[in-house]
Amino acid sequence: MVTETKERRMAEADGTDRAIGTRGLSVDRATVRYPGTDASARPAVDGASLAVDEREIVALLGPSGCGKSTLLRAIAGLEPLARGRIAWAGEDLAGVAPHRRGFGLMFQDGQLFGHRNVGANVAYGMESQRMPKPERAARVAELLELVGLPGTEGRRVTELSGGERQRIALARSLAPRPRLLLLDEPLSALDRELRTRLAEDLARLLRETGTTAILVTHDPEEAEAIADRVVRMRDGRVLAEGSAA
Ligand SMILES: Nc1ncnc2c1ncn2[C@@H]1O[C@H](COP(=O)(O)OP(=O)(O)OP(=O)(O)O)[C@@H](O)[C@H]1O
Repeated sequence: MVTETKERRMAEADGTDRAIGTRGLSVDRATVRYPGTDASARPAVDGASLAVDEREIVALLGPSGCGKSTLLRAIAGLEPLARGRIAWAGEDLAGVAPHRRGFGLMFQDGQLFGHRNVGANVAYGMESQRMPKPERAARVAELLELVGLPGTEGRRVTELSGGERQRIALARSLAPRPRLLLLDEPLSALDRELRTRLAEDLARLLRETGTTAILVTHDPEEAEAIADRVVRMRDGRVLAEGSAA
């Protein structure tokens, strides 16, 4: 289709230009190919370009299998690039280990630690930051308040509902003050009603905390409810960009 080709060309030019910036995240023509896949097949991420400004919330929207999660994992440092460049504030992140990037991650199923109580789960990301214990406890309390579950430090995570678990997972990922929060379908496991409510809370929380974030979703309503800008992906590439409104 003529319009699609034109749209793609414009989006790519746009992405490439924006990626030169020295603030926030820039992904410049990134390609990720999973080991063992046919060399002649299209890579999971195929020359994707994307720029996210500081404090901006961007939704990555697209059909199943288009490469959203893979791009997010590459940004986190969990998948190596075959080609291209990912940088934060102009600094190339190639060779920077995932835990040294200062990025937070949150997944669909929360992945809470079953053997830790709520407080210890929220404290987890701060343990490597050598924060004094009282300060850490205060930060845990602050985060639990923020996600609407104050005073639940001592509760077992196995006793939480699905929605409560995702709130705790969000508190845990926000606690170390990540410079970029990567959210992979954080609400997909929840039922419709709860998802709508949590989407509103998530949008408010990210703004209140001034968090820069990328949200992966296949739900256009969720993307618009949470993000400042919606970026579409297809066949491993970033397509047109536009404001959520
Ligand atoms: N570990 C893996 N090894 C090989 N191929 C993979 C692996 N993970 C994903 N893929 C393939 O890479 C492509 C992109 O997958 P990815 O999970 O990034 O897409 P997605 O847009 O996040 O999809 P979904 O919305 O279904 O999660 C798909 O073709 C998928 O089959």
